[in-house]
Amino acid sequence: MTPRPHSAEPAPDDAAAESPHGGSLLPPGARVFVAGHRGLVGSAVARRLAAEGYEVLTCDRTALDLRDADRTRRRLGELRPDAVVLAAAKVGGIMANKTQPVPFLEDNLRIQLSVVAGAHAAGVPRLLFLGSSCIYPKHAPQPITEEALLTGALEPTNEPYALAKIAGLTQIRAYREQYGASYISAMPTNLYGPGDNFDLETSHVLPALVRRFHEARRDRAPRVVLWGSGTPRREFLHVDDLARACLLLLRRYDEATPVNVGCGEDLTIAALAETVRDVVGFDGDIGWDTSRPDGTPRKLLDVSRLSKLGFRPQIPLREGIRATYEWWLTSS
Ligand SMILES: NC(=O)C1=CN([C@@H]2O[C@H](COP(=O)(O)OP(=O)(O)OC[C@H]3O[C@@H](n4cnc5c(N)ncnc54)[C@H](OP(=O)(O)O)[C@@H]3O)[C@@H](O)[C@H]2O)C=CC1
Ligand SMILES: C[C@H]1O[C@H](OP(=O)(O)OP(=O)(O)OC[C@H]2O[C@@H](n3cnc4c(=O)[nH]c(N)nc43)[C@H](O)[C@@H]2O)[C@@H](O)[C@@H](O)C1=O
Repeated sequence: MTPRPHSAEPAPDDAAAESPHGGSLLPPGARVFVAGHRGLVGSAVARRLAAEGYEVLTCDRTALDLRDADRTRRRLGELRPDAVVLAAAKVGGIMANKTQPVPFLEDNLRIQLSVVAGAHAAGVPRLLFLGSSCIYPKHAPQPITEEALLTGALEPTNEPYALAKIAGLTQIRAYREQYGASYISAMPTNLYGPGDNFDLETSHVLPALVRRFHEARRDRAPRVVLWGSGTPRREFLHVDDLARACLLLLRRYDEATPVNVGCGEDLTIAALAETVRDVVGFDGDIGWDTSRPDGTPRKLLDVSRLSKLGFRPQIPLREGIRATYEWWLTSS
């Protein structure tokens, strides 16, 4: 993998777009409701918003289940935020998707229907919906452009989740067309960072590898067995880079087309495993359990649309993995 030069400093466009309160679509000091504020994405977006002087509004899941449309609508009517970031969802890795198709479909549909309709009923002028790169066809030409949507069969292991996400971006488009709502969608690639899920059965691959290699080193195990063949390719973006992209989109983007969010480079799961093994310091062997699914062979996003808005990723993968490992060690 030839590392793409990550801008050490934000590019001029980035600086203009990302300078605090730059842009007119998210006014200075705006009050932003972050749905899913305790999650990987929601917590990163909340951190970034606060750092740039916005007021972050949240509601714990114990106080408000966002699948409850009536209570969600009432709460948003009480809060009347200037914007909503919809980062609440039923989320998980390939095995969670494969073994829990019902909540991956139903919970995500319910949350999306509640929050988007509730925001509109409350007169919220701005909303950003987080979809996922899994919305694209299993064998879409790479890198995948936003135009590839619905041009082919989906990856079976996460079809319920993907269809829920496609319904979400369709809902956003419908509110734009029927009501002129300034609501937008982002389609992030695989994400990682502080606040990730490290449960070995339900997590995504990167945190799972960090934990597996850490525990193998701790236990002096001779070998770590990973899932699948190791040949699929994945793109990984640190969640703090995603949060910067979310603010850029909230400030500068107002079109129906979803915007891909990624770093523009991918690697095999085997190469990722070598990197994580090295960062964690495990010196044993790596094996592969091909009874576990590989999933989509590749899903590298075309990020031209986002790049034109001035976004540049800033956290290189190896550095991001090391920082995530250190975060997990201090938080677990
Ligand atoms: N992680 C990734 O690699 C990627 C994620 N995305 C998208 O980003 C968004 C956030 O994902 P991520 O942060 O990783 O997921 P997490 O699981 O880390 O966070 C999801 C959040 O949603 C909350 N939530 C779930 N169900 C409900 C509910 N019924 N009512 C209220 N809150 C609820 C959770 O609350 P609690 O913690 O209390 O359970 C949690 O805070 C999702 O839309 C996902 O599809 C897109 C591409 C890649
Ligand atoms: C973000 C994205 O995330 C999911 O799609 P995914 O990227 O396929 O999921 P994943 O991160 O779990 O796996 C990536 C690859 O990694 C291999 N792999 C090896 N060893 C482990 C392992 O120990 N755990 C996991 N989870 N995977 C492993 C695994 O076999 C597969 O080949 C969906 O939610 C999808 O809907 C979505 O949006």
